[in-house]
Amino acid sequence: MAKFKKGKGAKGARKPKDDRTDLIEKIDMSNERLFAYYKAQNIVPEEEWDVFVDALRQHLPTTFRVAGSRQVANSLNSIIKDTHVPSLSNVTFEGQRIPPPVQIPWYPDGLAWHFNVPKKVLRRSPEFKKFHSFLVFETEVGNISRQEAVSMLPPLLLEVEPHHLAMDMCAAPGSKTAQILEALHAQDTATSTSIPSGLLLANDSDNKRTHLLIHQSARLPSPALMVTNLDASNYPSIKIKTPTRAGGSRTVPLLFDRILCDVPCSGDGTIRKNMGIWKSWQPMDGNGLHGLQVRILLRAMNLLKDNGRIVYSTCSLNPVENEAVIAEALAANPAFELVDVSSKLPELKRRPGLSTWHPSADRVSATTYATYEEFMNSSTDSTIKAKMTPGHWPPPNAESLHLDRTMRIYPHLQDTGGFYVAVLQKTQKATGQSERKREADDAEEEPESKRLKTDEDPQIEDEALPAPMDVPQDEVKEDEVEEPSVAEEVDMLPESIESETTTPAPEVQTEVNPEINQNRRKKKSQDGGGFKENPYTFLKPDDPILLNCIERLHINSDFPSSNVLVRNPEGDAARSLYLANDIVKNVIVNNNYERIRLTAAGTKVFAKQEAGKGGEAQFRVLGEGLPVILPYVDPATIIKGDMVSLKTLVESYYPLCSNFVDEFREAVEARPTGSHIVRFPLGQHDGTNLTHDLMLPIWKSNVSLTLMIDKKAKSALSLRLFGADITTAGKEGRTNVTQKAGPDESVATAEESEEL
Ligand SMILES: C[S@@+](CC[C@H](N)C(=O)[O-])C[C@H]1O[C@@H](n2cnc3c(N)ncnc32)[C@H](O)[C@@H]1O
Repeated sequence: MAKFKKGKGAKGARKPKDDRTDLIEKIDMSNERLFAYYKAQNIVPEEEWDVFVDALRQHLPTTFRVAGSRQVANSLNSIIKDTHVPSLSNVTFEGQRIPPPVQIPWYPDGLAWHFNVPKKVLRRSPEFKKFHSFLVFETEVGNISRQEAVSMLPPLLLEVEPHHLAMDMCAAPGSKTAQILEALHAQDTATSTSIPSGLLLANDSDNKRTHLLIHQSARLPSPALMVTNLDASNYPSIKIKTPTRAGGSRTVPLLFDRILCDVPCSGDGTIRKNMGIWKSWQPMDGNGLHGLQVRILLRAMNLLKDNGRIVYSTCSLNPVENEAVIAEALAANPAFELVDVSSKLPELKRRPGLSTWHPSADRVSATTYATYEEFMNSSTDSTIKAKMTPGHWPPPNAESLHLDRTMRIYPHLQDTGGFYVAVLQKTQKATGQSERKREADDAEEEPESKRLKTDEDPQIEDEALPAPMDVPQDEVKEDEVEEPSVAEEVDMLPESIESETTTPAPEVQTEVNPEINQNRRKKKSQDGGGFKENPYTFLKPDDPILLNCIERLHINSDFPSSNVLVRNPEGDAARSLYLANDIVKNVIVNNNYERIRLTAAGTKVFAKQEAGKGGEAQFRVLGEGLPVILPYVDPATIIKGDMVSLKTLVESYYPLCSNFVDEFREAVEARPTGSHIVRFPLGQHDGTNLTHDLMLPIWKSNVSLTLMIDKKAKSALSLRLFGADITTAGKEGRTNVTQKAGPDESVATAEESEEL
């Protein structure tokens, strides 16, 4: 077995480009079962094999995406292009020229970047150190998303528009959710958030991870976002009310225009980052996940509108988790076809999906089987036999399914991870054909014991004829829409993997197979199905606290006051006020929040602020809520700021009003204590260039002012505007630039866990 060693590598291996040699040297980057399995699948031509394996052994470059609304992203991208890249273009370190970051050629508008710089350079080169601080702070505030390049693909191919009802079935930790949100918010400006008519329902079955998802998506506050915590393969029907022509309303199931199924997978495409996979990989990993992957995709198909689109993706190279899932779902749903996306993202190098593959179910040798029958006749292991289904193999009509329209991304094509994406469209050709009949037909074709679980799922059968929301349809009576019990989280851990948990952990266990590790964690951390979140309650538009916020901030009558909600059953405006759009409100008021395990909805706009001694508590606008309410605020009431005053506000926590330049001081002194908005106009001021107006919330107390954005946002702003972190925390060195971006890295998967 070849071992990777500095200077004398394994066959086909060469010295890694970075300084992770400490880890890389210890890892045996070889796994004969993996090599034999993928050779048998012919995933790359024979002459490319060595280059492919060599790429698997190289450290993955760092990639990131400039996130947020289009205008903000473009202006931050200009800072990278015009300031950082030039300053990083002539860096040499220990006699070697270090290449600057470059734009990923296929990503729209050049908003994604990659660079491959050893950590010691990031730590020690002053130019890269500065760039690194910039990246860390902008990541903290959500302007940059550290994301594997290939993981950026599915949302691009989903083609979400602001009016779409979209669902992200397996969403945590949320890097793709953020991209979908950005697409929903395509009409946002640099200073204000639009309220899209569409919806993003982001779901994950792991409760802990839904909170990570909520944290990530708070970086693009959206009244159109909801988060649920359910098993996607058994997702319940959500009810909404829709108007009738007669002027009344009726209840119909919520169906979607766009659904992302970024399903749990064995994750072998992340082997460049998760090197433990070298040791642990075996074919039953993928075999064990296939059933769940099919059930999630089938559920998505049932929740889709006619002409709607599903993107199915994995970070696995295994056809059993990819083409086999698509083939099985297409066989069950002839209303769907694969979309030819070969002309999309023309600069992306890709390979067509496979039409044939040879599953293996052997943990020791690497035998593969051309057909299910061949496997059943040769295997003597009844446990493994029970786990394999005909659906693991290519169907007889594989060629006619156009599986070549799906895309495989291999690490050696453009120095990325491995990935698989399929785009499916629900065509009109099958509209009117009974889905119930189709399900029955499929069931007849397959042996009883091998039927898909969804065939036995009464809830899905009841929805065999889903009613598209925008097409006139019969009213669905309240009691006709099933109320299943809260979905139990399925135990999708294949037994073969489960049994490994009792064996001693390998040296690099924490990096082994992200999904599988996560499932192991889940077994321990499940909360037994109990749902502990508080419900959302809408305030009456004449709620005195809401009216007070509206009056103090000079919000006009177009503001959707009836869409303001609080998070308690009493409807008590005690702490925070949220804003939801109409469709989110529709879902909340027409569904039992526990049944849909509603974990988050809308975006926080106002929060209670305790006043100083003797003062009365007031509600203030939040930094993240400001862009949402701004379109409704009387512009004449917004205070005009200047860069010298901004610098004062950034430099200290509570600068005295008397410390500000005259014009600004007079403007704030004329205001009552409480929450106010300041506009710093675009243009060149005192050596600082603002490419768009900057709107910030402040709090005025009797003698001082406070900039009401959090510490990290303040540091990021400071770096962006003044080229250094001049905040109190920054000067005291308390905002450590090497800290991790997420709040809870312990639940992060391979795709998201690496530090910048
Ligand atoms: C590949 S990760 C998703 C990554 C995410 N889309 C992103 O880009 O940040 C798969 C997710 O599926 C979740 N998951 C696993 N089984 C699930 C199920 N039955 N229903 C819903 N989510 C599930 C896992 O908790 C995990 O967060």
